[in-house]
Amino acid sequence: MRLSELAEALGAERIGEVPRERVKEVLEKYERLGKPVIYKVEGWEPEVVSALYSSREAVWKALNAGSDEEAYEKLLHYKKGTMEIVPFSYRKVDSLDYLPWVKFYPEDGGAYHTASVYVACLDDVCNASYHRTMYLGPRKAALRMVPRHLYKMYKEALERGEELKVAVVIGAPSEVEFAAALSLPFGEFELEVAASLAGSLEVSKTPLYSLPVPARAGAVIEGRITAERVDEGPFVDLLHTYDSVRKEPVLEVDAVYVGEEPLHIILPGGVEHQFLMGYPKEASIWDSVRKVVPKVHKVRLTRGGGMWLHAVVSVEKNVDGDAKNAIMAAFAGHPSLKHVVVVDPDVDPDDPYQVEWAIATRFQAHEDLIVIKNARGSSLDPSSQDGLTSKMGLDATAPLKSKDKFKRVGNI
Ligand SMILES: C/C(=C\C(=O)O)CCOP(=O)(O)O
Ligand SMILES: [Mn+2]
Repeated sequence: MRLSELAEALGAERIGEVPRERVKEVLEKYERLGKPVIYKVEGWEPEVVSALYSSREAVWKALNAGSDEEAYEKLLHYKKGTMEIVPFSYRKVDSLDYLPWVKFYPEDGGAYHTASVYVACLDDVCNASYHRTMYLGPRKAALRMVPRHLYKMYKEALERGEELKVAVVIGAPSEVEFAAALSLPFGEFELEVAASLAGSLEVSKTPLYSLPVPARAGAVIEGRITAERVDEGPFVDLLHTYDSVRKEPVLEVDAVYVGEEPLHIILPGGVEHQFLMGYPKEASIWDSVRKVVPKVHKVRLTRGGGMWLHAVVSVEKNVDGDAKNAIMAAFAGHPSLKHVVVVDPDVDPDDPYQVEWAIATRFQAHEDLIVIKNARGSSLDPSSQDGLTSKMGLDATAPLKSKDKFKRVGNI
């Protein structure tokens, strides 16, 4: 769905101009309200939308689904959809300076674009993935590149003595934004998955490098990722800590275009950021756990864990050992997961009090705790050491044979 269309369907509020230094505060407000906001950053022409995916219902709408199960199924069992090639209809502008760049937190390394989806093709493989983009000048930016698909293509290009040509899309249709957040196998093109989520997707080839991009987005930047590396960061990530400064590659910009759609700015560490990154992982945990227990009721990656490190899963058991298997399956479903609590169906993972109550009344550390030392941790976790972490699973389910003793009475 085009972002303007989605924003309207979600009852977006249009608020006029926002001074650059107030953007963070405004985005926080609209995320709290759970409602998209359309605005201009004072001094810049393009319209911006934010707080789009700030509720579970908004995520369903973005994925054309009516429930978590339906949305999870869509993300898990995509087919390659049809990409309909249409002429490139964006308007060329002078430079990156046409776009508003926002510095969100005082110690951020610079002003950023956060919803920037990089499309690259090398040989017959195309890829689309998120990389935050830090402004360096009218024709120069830096991007954070974790060692995944784009990095693999970049390394390959450099080994051939080439730079990696990319098209950076800001304000892409919602299905593209979610598809770009998936961890697909290398070689599967996220735009084809987006086409499947959407039914079909209009795609245009960029003028300079003929890279496939959604036909309707806020902006498209054509450029090359070069061998030059610069300091990128600090930058507040999903966990609301400053991600460290790293030497990251430079994007040399060759052309900037704008479309009819608004740009998208995602508040770092905000609800929208957490949903975009975390929701596909909920789907993956759900899929993994449902293979080892009779029924998974709910999977929730929780807010305090950045929708990345902490999960609560409610399950039905056949035998008591099922909950321990559910813990292992949850870790398999999301390799960055650090702590997981498994609860019975009468405990709502959306209610932190109920979850705590289950730990208080149904959990004994000497027999219900699983600790795994020195596993691969999330690069975002400042407490992990050399990328290694301890993982912990809590079986907070009641023993099957003595249900009555563990019945919750009244409201917590
Ligand atoms: C979700 C990530 C970054 C962000 O959105 O801030 C990437 C973290 O990846 P790990 O595999 O957990 O290191
Ligand atoms: Mn990929």
